[in-house]
Amino acid sequence: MAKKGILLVNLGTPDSPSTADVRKYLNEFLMDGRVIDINPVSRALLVRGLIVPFRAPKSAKLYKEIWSEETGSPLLHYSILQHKALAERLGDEYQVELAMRYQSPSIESALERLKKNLVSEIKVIPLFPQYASASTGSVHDKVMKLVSEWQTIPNVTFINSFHDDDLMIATFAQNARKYQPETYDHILFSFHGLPQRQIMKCDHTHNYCLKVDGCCDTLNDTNKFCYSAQSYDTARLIAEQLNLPKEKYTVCFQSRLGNDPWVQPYTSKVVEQLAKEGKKRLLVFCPAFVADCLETVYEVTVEYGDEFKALGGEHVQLVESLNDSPMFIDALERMARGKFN
Ligand SMILES: C=CC1=C(C)c2cc3[nH]c(cc4nc(cc5[nH]c(cc1n2)c(C)c5CCC(=O)O)C(CCC(=O)O)=C4C)c(C)c3C=C
Ligand SMILES: [Fe+2]
Ligand SMILES: [Fe+2]
Repeated sequence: MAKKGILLVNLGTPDSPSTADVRKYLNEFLMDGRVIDINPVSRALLVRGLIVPFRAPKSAKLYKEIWSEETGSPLLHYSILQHKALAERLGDEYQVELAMRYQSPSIESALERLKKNLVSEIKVIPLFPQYASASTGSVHDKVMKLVSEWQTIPNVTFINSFHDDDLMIATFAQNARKYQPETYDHILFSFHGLPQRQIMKCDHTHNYCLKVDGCCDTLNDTNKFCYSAQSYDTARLIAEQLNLPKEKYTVCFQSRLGNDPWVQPYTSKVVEQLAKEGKKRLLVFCPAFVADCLETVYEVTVEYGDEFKALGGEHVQLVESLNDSPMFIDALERMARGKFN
């Protein structure tokens, strides 16, 4: 009998931490019109002429800090473990493939393997809990473009987001318990940032997101696809599991690129403010990432850690990501089998 195809897709990482490979990765990533969402000519001038030439050597240095001799990039390493664990769980009825939106393994090659085996259907699971056009949307876009060229198109379905998946939430809560969150002065939920422009573009009423006070406080029909509102929802659900009172935690956004306003508050500003208030120990969740990567291992632990200590703080503790935790594999298995919420 034909197998069912599952395609796991994460963002992607350079093939090596060399400046040349980081340049190649950044060029592919930032030339995506869903990531730098400006007209193509300005995007090419900005990305190829300004951002990449300056950023590639700097980012390469950071990638060298997190690169393991044995396992390479943490993002790819954990993605491979997730892929292997899910394939074992699902057994022979399924063909599970792993791809990266940028660089390797490519979505093209993963889809070709599914096509060659004549799978009866394909379920695409972008590994981003909260929906953003720049991440999930871009994966959907790429898969649809490629599959649309096939002579025979099987049933293709997409997971749009899993920001409130109870098993995903429980995994983050479980990972945090060993640090005894109640012993920390403050907790941060630091999500990957997005330009404010992209947050507003997902609001089809043009009147709500970032226009109404408290627009992200609850999820409703207008903001249900809003990355920021979904991020607040994820944070609230993890906080509930850990009985964290509202005043004990802050939702914030990291990894800003360029000079346009991004969704706020920025993590670095929050870290600065907390140090000024005399807080000494911070526990930081990064629930936009299903796997530890440059943005968690380096940006949070090293960059925000150093910033906090320079201002009088003592310790920044990262809660590790979902990685190959068996409970997160339970969540992926449930999505793959179609019993999702
Ligand atoms: C969680 C989902 C992600 C969204 C949404 C996202 C948007 C986004 N990112 C950039 C720019 C960069 N991001 C970089 C690294 C990076 N981003 C994500 C995830 C999301 N990005 C991950 C998982 C990673 C880590 C990859 C790894 O190899 O470990 C980088 C590269 C690193 C660096 O130079 O800082 C850039 C650049 C933009 C502009 C954007 C939305 C507009
Ligand atoms: Fe990013
Ligand atoms: Fe919003």
